Amino acid sequence: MKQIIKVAMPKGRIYKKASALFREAGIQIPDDVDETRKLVIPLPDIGMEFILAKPVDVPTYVEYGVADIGIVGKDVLMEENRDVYELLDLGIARCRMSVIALPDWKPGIQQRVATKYPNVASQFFREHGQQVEVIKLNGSIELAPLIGLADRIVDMVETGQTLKENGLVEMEKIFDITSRLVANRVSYRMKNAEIQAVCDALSKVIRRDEVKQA
Ligand SMILES: Nc1ncnc2c1ncn2[C@@H]1O[C@H](COP(=O)(O)OP(=O)(O)OP(=O)(O)O)[C@@H](O)[C@H]1O
Ligand SMILES: O=P(O)(O)OC[C@H]1O[C@H](OP(=O)(O)OP(=O)(O)O)[C@H](O)[C@@H]1O
Repeated sequence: MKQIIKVAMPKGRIYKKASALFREAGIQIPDDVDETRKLVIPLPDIGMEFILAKPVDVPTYVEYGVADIGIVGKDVLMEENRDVYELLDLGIARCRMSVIALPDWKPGIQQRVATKYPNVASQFFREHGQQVEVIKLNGSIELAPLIGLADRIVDMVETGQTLKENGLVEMEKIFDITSRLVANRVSYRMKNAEIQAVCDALSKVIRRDEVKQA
């Protein structure tokens, strides 16, 4: 008998792109799921149950096995470092993680870096032999250098519009980001046929050119 797959779906930006990809792959998510405020959504017709999660929490649900699979940005995977299987690069929600500063930034004795990604930032500066104090913020990271909280920031860049409007410059790219399909290690064995079928369907509609640039 086919088993139901529990899918941790991130709300927000990624949901729109991921749901479009699922539909393109023939996984018919009903339209009303896009608007619902419900958090657990049984979808027996497509053999799934959606868990609508905060993006940063997706790897946690998958590691603990309360979701069998999930969709999550590479940025979150790098930051959270959870024990999950990365099955597929979906090539969606493309952006990059970069070091950003004011145009006149120069290395000083006291260096402070603000970011939503303290683990990624600490590792990057450690590997580059730079001693910095990392300050965790939860959003509007570009504010930090503008009002003197930090000298630099580590944040996401997509179109570059936010940097432009705030007079900031991208100094160095740390890594490219796309969303990934991840699985719980036990679920991947116990529900292998079902998970593999989702993987195969999605693989067929992933834009390979987009994945290659990552
Ligand atoms: N321009 C962008 N800025 C931030 N994240 C982006 C961008 N483009 C794609 N992404 C991807 O989308 C994910 C963030 O999605 P979203 O903005 O919905 O979540 P969030 O910032 O965690 O949510 P919230 O604003 O509720 O805290 C990132 O983890 C990243 O992989
Ligand atoms: O290069 P761009 O296309 O301008 O996109 C990048 C911006 O988008 C994200 O912010 P978000 O909208 O998620 O708001 P937040 O700062 O509150 O997290 C990110 O943190 C950048 O600020």
